[in-house]
Amino acid sequence: MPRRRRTSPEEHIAHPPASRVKHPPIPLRGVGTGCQTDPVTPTSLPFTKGHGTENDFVLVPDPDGSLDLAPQHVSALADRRAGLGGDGVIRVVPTLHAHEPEVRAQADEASWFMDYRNADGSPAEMCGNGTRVFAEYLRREGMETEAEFAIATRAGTKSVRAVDGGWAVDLGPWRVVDPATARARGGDALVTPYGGPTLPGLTLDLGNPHTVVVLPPELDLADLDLTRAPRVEPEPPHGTNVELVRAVGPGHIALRVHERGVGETRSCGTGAAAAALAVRWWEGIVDDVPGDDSGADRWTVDVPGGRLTVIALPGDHVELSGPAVLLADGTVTLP
Ligand SMILES: N[C@@H](CCC[C@H](N)C(=O)O)C(=O)O
Repeated sequence: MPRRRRTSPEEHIAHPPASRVKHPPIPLRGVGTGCQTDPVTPTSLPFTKGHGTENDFVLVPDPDGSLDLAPQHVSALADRRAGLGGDGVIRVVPTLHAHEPEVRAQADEASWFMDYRNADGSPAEMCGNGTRVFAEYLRREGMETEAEFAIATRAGTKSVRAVDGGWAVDLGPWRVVDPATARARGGDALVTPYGGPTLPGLTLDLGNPHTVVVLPPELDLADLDLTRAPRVEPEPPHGTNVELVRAVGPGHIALRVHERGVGETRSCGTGAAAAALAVRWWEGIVDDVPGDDSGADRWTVDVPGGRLTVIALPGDHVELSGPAVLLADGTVTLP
């Protein structure tokens, strides 16, 4: 089959594919830094709703970087009663039109920036499930035509590739934030789920922050109350996502997650990777064994919304794979 050429963001704006022209154009105005126009907030927005293992998102195209999505607009879109509903909102914008210079610097590698915001309006560096849904959207819209390409994020450029049943994303380098303390004390934080016991936690940086806790045998995932954020001490400076993990078998875990800026969600991709890496670290597997397929470096992670696969790659990279679903397209009127 002949390979389709990737359309550049500029071409895409000039010649949008058929599935995009149904949406009314976003109003344009003026010239601003990092975007072709001064940011404006239109009242009527085209959107696509999608999810990855039931971590759900509202995607909003912004082909010329003119869209000003204030926190209150994000939380209005994400509202599950008065809005479309979602754990996050993703602005789909050409990397060249990103506001942040460190994102614009990724433009040579990645044409499109995943501008991710949590449901409360706060920006996040990364979203693992979001990258797969973003990739699926770019492919469907003809904005990327190859089976493998790169996406710009606040946590650097991530490469994605189409796989059976979804997408795999190289989440890039990860690290245990304070290995010395964690090694000495069995963890670097104390985590107390609401109404539950205090347990040792391990803080990892996957581009965004995570604190992972493994439940003792007497506690089930279903016993936890995640209607409030677990208390984490010391509290990380920019907050954290908390993963509560249950061992299922070798290379197999299950988790529930309380996300920063959202609350409990049905899945978290970077959280699944953090959880697998934390368990692996606690098990003493710190070195990668290239070519080793014994199972130690491949993890099945069950989340309330489905199943994800995490593979610890050589060079402290980690790959996440799982499904990506685009559910609905439409136009929404912002209050
Ligand atoms: N659900 C996402 C993570 C979204 C961002 C997170 N809430 C944060 O603030 O860091 C994922 O799939 O990784």
